[in-house]
Amino acid sequence: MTMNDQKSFNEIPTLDVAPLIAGPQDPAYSDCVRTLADAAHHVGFAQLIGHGLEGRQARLLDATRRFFALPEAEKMQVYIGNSDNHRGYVPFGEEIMASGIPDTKEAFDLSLDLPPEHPAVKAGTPLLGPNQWPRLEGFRESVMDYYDAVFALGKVIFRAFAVGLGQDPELFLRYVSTPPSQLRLLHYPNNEDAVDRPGIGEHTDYECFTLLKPTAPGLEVFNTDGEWISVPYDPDALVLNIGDLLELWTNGYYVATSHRVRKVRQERYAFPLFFTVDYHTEVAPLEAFKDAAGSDNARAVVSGEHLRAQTMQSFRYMLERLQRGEASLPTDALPYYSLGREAETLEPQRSR
Ligand SMILES: O=C(O)CCC(=O)C(=O)O
Ligand SMILES: [Fe+2]
Repeated sequence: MTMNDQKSFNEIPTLDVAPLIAGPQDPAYSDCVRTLADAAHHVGFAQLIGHGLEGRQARLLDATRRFFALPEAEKMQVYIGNSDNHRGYVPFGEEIMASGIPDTKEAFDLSLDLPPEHPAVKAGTPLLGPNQWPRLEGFRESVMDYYDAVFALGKVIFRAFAVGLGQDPELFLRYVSTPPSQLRLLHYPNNEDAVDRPGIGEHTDYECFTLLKPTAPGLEVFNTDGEWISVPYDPDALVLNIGDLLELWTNGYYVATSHRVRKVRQERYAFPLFFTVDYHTEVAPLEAFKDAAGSDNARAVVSGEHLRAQTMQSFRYMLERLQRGEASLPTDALPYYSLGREAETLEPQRSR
C-alpha cells in the first residue's frame, strides 16, 4: 500500500451518506464507501449531506444558546474542574494553547452518560462516568438526543471506513463498546476586536474521526500544497475529518489533516463529536498498511492514554492537578502534539 500518492486538493468533497445509512444492500453503498475512502486518503476531510440530523441539530442549538446565556456563576456550577471524568463547562481561558495565545471560546463537554455503578466506571477507566448537567429545562434531553443520533451515524461511518480499507466491516466497531467519544458544544462569541486572534489555532483532532456541525463559516484546512483553504459553510452538511488515531491505524493512508478556526467576529457555535474507540484499545498500523521496514509496532498507543495525555497538557485544571500531584501523565504517552500531517511541517501551536 503506498502512502505518498495523495493528490493535492483545493476543495473539500461533498458526499451524500444516505446509502451508507441504508447499509450494504443499498445499490449505491460501494460507490459511497469508495468516495468516502478517497476523501479520507487524499483530503482527510469531507462534507456529509443526507445524514438526517437537521431536526436534532436545531434543538441542540437552541439548548446550547440557552446554556451559554446563563450567568457565569450558574455555568461554573458545572465547571469541568469539578468532574473526575472531564465533563462540564469550560470557561474562557481554561484551555491553554502551546503558543500562549488564548482561543476565543467557551465550551460544554460531554460524552456517554454512564452511571457510577457501570462496570467500566467502577473499574476506574479514565474519562468514563457521568456527565454534569445544568438546571436548564430540556437541555439534557436535547443534548443526549443529538449525542445518541450522531454517535449512531459515527458507527455507520466507522464501518464504511473499514470496508474502504478492504478490511472486515466490524474491524473498528469491535472496539466501540463504551468509548470516551466526546461531544463539545463550542461557543465563539461575537467579538468585533477579534483581529489576529484565532478562534481555535491549528491542530489535528486526537481521536479516530470527527463529525462537526458548525453554524457559520470559519473552518480552514491545511492542504497538501501548504495553503489554508476554507471549508465552505453548508448549513445542511456535517463536516467529517480524520483524527490522529485513524491516521496511526492506517499508517497514514487516512490522513489527519490540520485545521483551524479563523478569527471570529460573528457569533459562532460548533458541535464536534470526536469519535474514538474504547479506552484500552491498542492502536498500531494494520498488517496491510505496515512499512516494509517493520518498525511500526514501536508507534503503538493506547487510544485512551493518547487522548488523556493530550487533554491533560491543555486544560488548566488538569495541569493544576498534575502540579499538585493529584494526577499523573500516562507513561507511554506520545509527546504533546506529535501526530498528524502538520506535525512534520509546522510548529505546534495549540490545544484543541
Ligand atoms: O469550531 C469548529 O468549527 C472546529 C472546532 C475544532 O476543530 C475542534 O474543536 O477540534
Ligand atoms: Fe478540530
